[in-house]
Amino acid sequence: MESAGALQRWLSASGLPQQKMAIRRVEVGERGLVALKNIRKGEKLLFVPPSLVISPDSEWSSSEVGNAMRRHSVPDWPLLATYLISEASLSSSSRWNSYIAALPRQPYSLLYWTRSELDTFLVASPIRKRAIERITDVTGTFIDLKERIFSKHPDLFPEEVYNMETFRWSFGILFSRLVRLPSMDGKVALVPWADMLNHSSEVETFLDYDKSSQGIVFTTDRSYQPGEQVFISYGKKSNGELLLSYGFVPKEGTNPNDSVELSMSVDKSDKCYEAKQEALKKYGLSTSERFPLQITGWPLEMMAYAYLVVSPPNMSRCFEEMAAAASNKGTAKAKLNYPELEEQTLQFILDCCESSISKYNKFIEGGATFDLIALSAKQANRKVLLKQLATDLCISERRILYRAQYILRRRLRDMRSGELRALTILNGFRKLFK
Ligand SMILES: C[S@@+](CC[C@H](N)C(=O)[O-])C[C@H]1O[C@@H](n2cnc3c(N)ncnc32)[C@H](O)[C@@H]1O
Repeated sequence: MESAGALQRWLSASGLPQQKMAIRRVEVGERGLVALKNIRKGEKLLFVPPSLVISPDSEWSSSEVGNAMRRHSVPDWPLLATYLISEASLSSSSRWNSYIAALPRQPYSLLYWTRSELDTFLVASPIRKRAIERITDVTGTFIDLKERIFSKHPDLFPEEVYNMETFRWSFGILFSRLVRLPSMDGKVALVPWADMLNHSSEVETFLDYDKSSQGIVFTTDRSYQPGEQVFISYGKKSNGELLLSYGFVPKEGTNPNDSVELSMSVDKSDKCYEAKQEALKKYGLSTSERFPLQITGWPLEMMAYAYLVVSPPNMSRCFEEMAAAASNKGTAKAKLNYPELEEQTLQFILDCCESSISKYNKFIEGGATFDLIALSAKQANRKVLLKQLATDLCISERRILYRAQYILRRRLRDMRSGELRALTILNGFRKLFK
């Protein structure tokens, strides 16, 4: 909070207009922006001038380092990650000193979870795989920069400053604070002050450049009273994606954009494995895919993929259209109708859901124990916090799977009782004719 006060003073002195909000300690998100006055719905707030924004075009305090980076035409994200480290290493000689001093030292995100923590706490969740992919990407990006640029100019990029640890920090900051500005053709930027706003799934407003006031603004979509925390939306993200990039999980049932990925695959022992693989490949898919389930249902693409998985050899003429529909490239979605496969397909999706639910149950109802006695107080606190975050995530993901399970079971029951009725009637006719 102390560094946040210094940030507020520096921003005012550097041209940030007077604000209707101030940085405060808050219940949701630790620090946040709180209304100082009544704020109406539809009001524009912030007006952060472009001179106070960090973007890929920002001037480097060390021009030599900036020139070396420009010569190698580095993409936006690694460029900004290097920029942050370079400016942070210059302390008070950097114009961003007050901003950087107020940034979290360890941004909350899955980038900071060790492989064993991911394996222990997120064993049931598909977000574990996404976190591992992201950590691998960040590590790969650092190694690439090191080989191509840093190692060629050790005087400009000393290893004590530019290393995996500092890159993990700067990427953590980017994942949790970088915004894309739609009115500037999607330009990415760090917007000091605006990045003190926390996320709420109950609002839809987001940061953007406003041509008329020539500043970064957002327009409130609800009113606020003095003392209330003001929120924006970080986008339509699932709880897993929020944990991945921002390190928090919203309260159960409050995120209308929540979803969980369901894995399904073509069985290797399937007589048509090769034909199905070929059809899928043609549309950019593989024999193992993940589809997002929401509390409101599942995508048509998933249904098409499941049809393909259960299809018998005599339906091989339909493999291509199923694969096309599963890839969202199909033109004939409305025709996705295979009554002869319906029951088996729903049963297959139900089996996938139930196998996933049992993994969640195992974790939530017992798994992931750790020996608190063997840990220091700090380590023990960390484990307890991570386990709580993982449990919150798993409960919200399992809730979506439970809903799908309920719908699938009901549909299958109706279908089977319908079939049974039809069979009874048929048997009745048979008896009559006998
Ligand atoms: C853009 S920053 C917002 C300012 C941040 N609270 C701070 O103190 O620097 C994003 C970070 O704020 C926190 N955050 C944002 N929205 C949150 C929420 N709804 N619940 C819990 N934490 C939240 C997370 O730690 C996230 O990584």
